[in-house]
Amino acid sequence: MWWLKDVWVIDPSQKISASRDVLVKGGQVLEISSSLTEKEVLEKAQGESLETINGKGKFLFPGLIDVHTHLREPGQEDKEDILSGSRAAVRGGFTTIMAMANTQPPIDNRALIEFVCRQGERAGYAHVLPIGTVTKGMLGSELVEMADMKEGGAVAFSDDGKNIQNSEVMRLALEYAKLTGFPIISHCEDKDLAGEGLMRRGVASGRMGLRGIPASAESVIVARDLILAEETGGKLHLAHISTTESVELIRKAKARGVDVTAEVNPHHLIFCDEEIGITDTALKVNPPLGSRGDREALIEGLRDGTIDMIATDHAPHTQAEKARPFAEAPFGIASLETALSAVWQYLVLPGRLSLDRVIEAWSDTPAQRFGLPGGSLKPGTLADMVLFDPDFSEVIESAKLVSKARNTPFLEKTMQGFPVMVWVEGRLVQRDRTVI
Ligand SMILES: NC(=O)N[C@@H](CC(=O)O)C(=O)O
Ligand SMILES: [Zn+2]
Ligand SMILES: [Zn+2]
Repeated sequence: MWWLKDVWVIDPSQKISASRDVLVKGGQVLEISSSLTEKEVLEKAQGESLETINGKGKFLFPGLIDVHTHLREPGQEDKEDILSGSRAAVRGGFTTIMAMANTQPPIDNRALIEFVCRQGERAGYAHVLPIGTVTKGMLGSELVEMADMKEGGAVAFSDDGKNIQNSEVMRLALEYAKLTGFPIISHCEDKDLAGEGLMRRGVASGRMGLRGIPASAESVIVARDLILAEETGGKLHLAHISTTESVELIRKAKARGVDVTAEVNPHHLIFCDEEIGITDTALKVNPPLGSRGDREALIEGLRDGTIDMIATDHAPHTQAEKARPFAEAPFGIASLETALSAVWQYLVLPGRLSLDRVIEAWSDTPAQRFGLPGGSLKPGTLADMVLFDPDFSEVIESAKLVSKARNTPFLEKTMQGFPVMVWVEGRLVQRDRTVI
């Protein structure tokens, strides 16, 4: 049994943000009280061994749920695999991750869905929940067997990495999504508008002489998908929103009652295109980093609920790939191990976002939207939880990262605010930054 004393509990699912004592027994949250005496706790332990943690100055919240993680297995295990990715997840404070389907081969049938589930269970760290592709082979034309894949354990469908260019295919996918009850996760990027662009089109891309991707490449597809979701009544989730226009379109669609949710990635809330240097391939990401104005619009959107969730879009790549010239390096940032700390340091500490809002957007809301367990510390629920120390600082060193990837803009930087204990179903899986 665990007794977390005098810890600041943030649990948006129960509207708790207060100093509390928390008891965990048999893998479950037993009780959250204003304070407990040793006698009371020992009685409740009924002879079970007890570990007491002084939580003063620390936060306890539900294990974070990341709805957008690339784990690269099967097929590209040199970048990441399900074991290394799920270890990176718990090191970063995530107890549930939704695995994207753009593996090799893509997760487009029930057998592959079951494979990802099995590998996740075998790894035994974060819960790994597979996303299936929308179209067979991610080729954008023929829909997968969604109902069958749902039976196998799929929790959502997405061709992420690629846009579904054919609007009729997208419309049909949303129509079918109504039957499964699961959202279609859309990677909004008009292929022709994006062209061979490398970063956001604007003053910065002009100065660097790099081919730009216009903001409209994202926003026109956001507009299309919102119209199709409204027409079909299907559930839509928009991945990695990065432009001011997209935020505005979502705000208006929500006001009309469209069944849409949206996510934003930490890097789009923290960085902007002006910060990219020609050798900074770690900041080469899709969608590309936007302008300062976009960054402000995204923060405002997350604050007012237009954007519902934060998600990492953890996109691991090898060092050799990212060592290529900017034009040839792959898009993506590996972020499971640094995302929470980055949000704490760059957004919560300066007062741009409250920690309560961050936790809601990264636990309760994803659980609700995708119908997942977790995201709550209600008594009786499995104890997936994070103890966060706002004062713990650490240099992001290659040797300490448990992900196979090193493509993070925070490498060699000192960061502050980290999860120092993480439990999955009441089992301690990370302590003092070391995965157990
Ligand atoms: N975000 C990225 O830059 N890359 C992702 C694909 C994606 O999320 O669209 C990847 O799979 O590497
Ligand atoms: Zn994407
Ligand atoms: Zn992605």
